[in-house]
Amino acid sequence: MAEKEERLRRTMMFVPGNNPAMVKDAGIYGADSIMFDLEDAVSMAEKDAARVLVYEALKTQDYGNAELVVRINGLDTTYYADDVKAMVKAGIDVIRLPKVESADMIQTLEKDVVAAETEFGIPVGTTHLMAAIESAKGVLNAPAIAAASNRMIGVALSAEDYTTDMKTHRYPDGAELEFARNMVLHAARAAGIAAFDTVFTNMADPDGFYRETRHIHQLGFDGKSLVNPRQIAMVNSVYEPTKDEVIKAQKVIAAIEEARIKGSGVISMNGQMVDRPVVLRAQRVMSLAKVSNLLDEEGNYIEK
Ligand SMILES: CC(C)(COP(=O)(O)OP(=O)(O)OC[C@H]1O[C@@H](n2cnc3c(N)ncnc32)[C@H](O)[C@@H]1OP(=O)(O)O)[C@@H](O)C(=O)NCCC(=O)NCCSC(=O)C[C@@](O)(CC(=O)O)C(=O)O
Ligand SMILES: [Mg+2]
Repeated sequence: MAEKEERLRRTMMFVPGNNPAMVKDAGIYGADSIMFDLEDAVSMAEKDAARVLVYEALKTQDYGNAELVVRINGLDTTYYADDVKAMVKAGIDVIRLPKVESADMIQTLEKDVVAAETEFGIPVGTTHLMAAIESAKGVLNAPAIAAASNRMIGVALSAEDYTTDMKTHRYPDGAELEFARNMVLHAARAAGIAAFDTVFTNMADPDGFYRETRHIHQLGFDGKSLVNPRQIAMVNSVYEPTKDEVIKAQKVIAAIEEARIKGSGVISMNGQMVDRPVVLRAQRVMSLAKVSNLLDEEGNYIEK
């Protein structure tokens, strides 16, 4: 049986919720996920106005196929309850809770989301959740957080707050993030959800951004949180499969199908064993190739 095609989440772009022009145009850049921010990009004085602006945009703007996410204010703030209600009522796809340190925090959010879905006549279970992990405590509890609810679609590392909590700051080689990256990634994989790497905030250092993106791609992250539309193309280029990878993936899928018809789940292809994990990797390559517009209608690689 064919595996269910996974949703690609290479790029999750923060859009300050208090900026009408950015909120309105957020859909034109091609981010896989658009994340409206009601938290740290928005000053206290603008919290209510930002919530109204994002609510209206969700009701009236067409953001195409992008997944729509909102980063609400934290559980310990006076804005949290209004944020949850307004975003659920607007029909947001995913609520991202910042500064998550325990599974209890996700369970509290889930309870409040259920109440809002019920109040606004939205089918219970519609609104998905994700957690931003921004502290040592959050990193150590990442496995429980990732598994806290079956509404969870992902966990994200938030390195700006995390490095502050760790009494360090961000360095070009990223050594200060390796433990947290591996914890968040393993927590996500163990729970069967997506893992998002952190934002890279130095717009003047595209080489550093490229190096970091290659590194987190190698580790296995699904993608990154972004702060600027110029970062989208670079992430996509790192995640785009090469021609050789696409052709090999096609051969693997064809070969395993042939083996399946003959009643076998494992075959040898050019001396290399091909079994289920190899096939799953090949299917992921093909998903990425499709979304990267590398395939024609027959599914063949398009020469550039
Ligand atoms: C960085 C910069 C100021 C650069 O400005 P610049 O002016 O140089 O940008 P340009 O490239 O010149 O813009 C060209 C065109 O794109 C438009 N445009 C730009 N950015 C856009 C965008 N984001 N969305 C839609 N549109 C956009 C712009 O309007 C213009 O449109 P137009 O005039 O029509 O040509 C700007 O990007 C920006 O404000 N970014 C968002 C910052 C933000 O949200 N921070 C909070 C989240 S992090 C955090 O909180 C830490 C964290 O919590 C994270 C975690 O948890 O993961 C942790 O702890 O780590
Ligand atoms: Mg933060």
